[in-house]
Amino acid sequence: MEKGSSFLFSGTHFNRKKFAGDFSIFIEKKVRDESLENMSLAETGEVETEEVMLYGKKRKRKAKVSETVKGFNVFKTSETATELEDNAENDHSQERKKMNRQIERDALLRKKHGIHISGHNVPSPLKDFSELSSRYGCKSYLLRNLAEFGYKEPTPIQRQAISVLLSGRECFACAPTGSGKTLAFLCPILMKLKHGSKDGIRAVIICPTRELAAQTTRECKKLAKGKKFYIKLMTKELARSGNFEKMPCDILVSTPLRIRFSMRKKKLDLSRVEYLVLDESDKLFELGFMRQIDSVVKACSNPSIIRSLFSATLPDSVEELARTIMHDAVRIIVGRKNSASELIKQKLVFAGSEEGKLLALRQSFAESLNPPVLVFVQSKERAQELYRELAFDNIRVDVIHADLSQTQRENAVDNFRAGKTWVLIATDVIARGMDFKGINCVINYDFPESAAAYIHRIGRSGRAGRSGEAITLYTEDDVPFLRNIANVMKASGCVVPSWILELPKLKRKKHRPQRDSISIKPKDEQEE
Ligand SMILES: Nc1ncnc2c1ncn2[C@@H]1O[C@H](COP(=O)(O)OP(=O)(O)OP(=O)(O)O)[C@@H](O)[C@H]1O
Repeated sequence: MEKGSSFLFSGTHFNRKKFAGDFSIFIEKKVRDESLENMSLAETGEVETEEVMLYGKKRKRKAKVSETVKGFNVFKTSETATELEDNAENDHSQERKKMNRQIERDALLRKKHGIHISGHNVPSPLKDFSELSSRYGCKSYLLRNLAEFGYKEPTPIQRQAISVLLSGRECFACAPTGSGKTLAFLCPILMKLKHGSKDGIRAVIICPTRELAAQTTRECKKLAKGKKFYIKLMTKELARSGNFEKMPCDILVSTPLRIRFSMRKKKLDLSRVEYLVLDESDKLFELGFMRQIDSVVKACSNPSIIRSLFSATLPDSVEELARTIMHDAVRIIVGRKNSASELIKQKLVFAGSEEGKLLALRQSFAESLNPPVLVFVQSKERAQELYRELAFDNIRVDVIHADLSQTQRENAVDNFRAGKTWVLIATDVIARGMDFKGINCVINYDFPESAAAYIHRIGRSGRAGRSGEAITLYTEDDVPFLRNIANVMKASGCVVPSWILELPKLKRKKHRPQRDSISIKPKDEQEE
């Protein structure tokens, strides 16, 4: 394993001796459900061969028995019946032993990678990428592409979610930021879907922002290289005037708003959709998106559809809601639910006032600026204000928020990706899902509105096994909300002052205060 990839492939070494008690309970519980065992076993090529052999043996024995019965008397027949019973029992216990061994192997693999599952008949996690072909008949182009990306082994979420989806099961999955959830849902779609078809849209992926939808489309195309899949990003143009009846489209990636707009124009038939993915699902289940998501879910009326939900944060309320639309879904949690990546060094910095924050930021950039750096603020207005302040500081700075044109937004992302921009000032519009390679530091200039927002913002660094840093500035106004963030920090192994953890618990979770505008000019001058 490569050094530095500890987070992606993190897990604890399972001490069987120490946990022998717990482990035996687990095994007993699983053994009760024989259908589960069969399911798990059928998933692995290795055991499949064993089963075939078993059945082969059975058939052989049956043949012998019937030959014997033909030529001998009643006594012989009764002897053979006993033999038959014994053999059947033998076979059964052999089978059970093998099944138990497989369950044991699955449990160990899950434990090693911090995978927690609920649901019945959960398929075995992948041992490695080669199992994609040995167990599921994956085409060589896909394995070649994975190798080209340099992916040596599946990440924990990929190990479990891919096998679940390939077994035709629905799932809701929660795994840390930057842990490869995108591949976990793209891979099964590409493996199962008929490519280059004229049958209409058969997979829909919904992302909360245009930037994330564009990124996912690009990843999907890269992964599909070598096979003629029609993969479309729902652009404004396409939503307005695209005729999906005439245009071939296997996989459609869209934001909720654009897909809803296109559906309203009655040009979008989703009745053949076989896969529906809600990425950043907790965001999609928030009030602003709820109606669009509801209509998409309803329009995907194919009874054999496989729906999946992915996010790094999955509140209980979303899980409950998800259960109402899914059937027989598997729940997959990697590591601790709703936690930040352990590879990010997190710091809280008291800046006193709004003015203090600007001074602190300038000072920190003057002392050491290690690009790329992402700076989050709470509104479009504040993003523009901070941009104006830093634009003349001899730093290559840019800004991105929802009020910019599509081209401006795209340029901001592209320039940041290309290293032309050192510091990108952003609202939460790019806090979710965006995969910028190697962000060294995330600065929460404005305190995040919730623990979930914090986890996603800082998760833009410390991705794919790399380390990162996150600094959160706070003022007197933010102090009552510190505890929420401090709990996340503590859970991911950061040291937090005890006085913060002892702050009273707040009922109100969202924090978006009115703040003085960003400027070092005195207040009376600002108002002129
Ligand atoms: N098996 C793998 N081995 C190594 N790198 C991988 C593997 N799978 C994905 N990656 C890389 O990990 C990075 C993060 O992946 P991805 O964007 O899918 O994370 P995510 O879990 O969706 O994060 P977020 O919660 O922020 O959306 C990407 O750069 C991707 O190329």
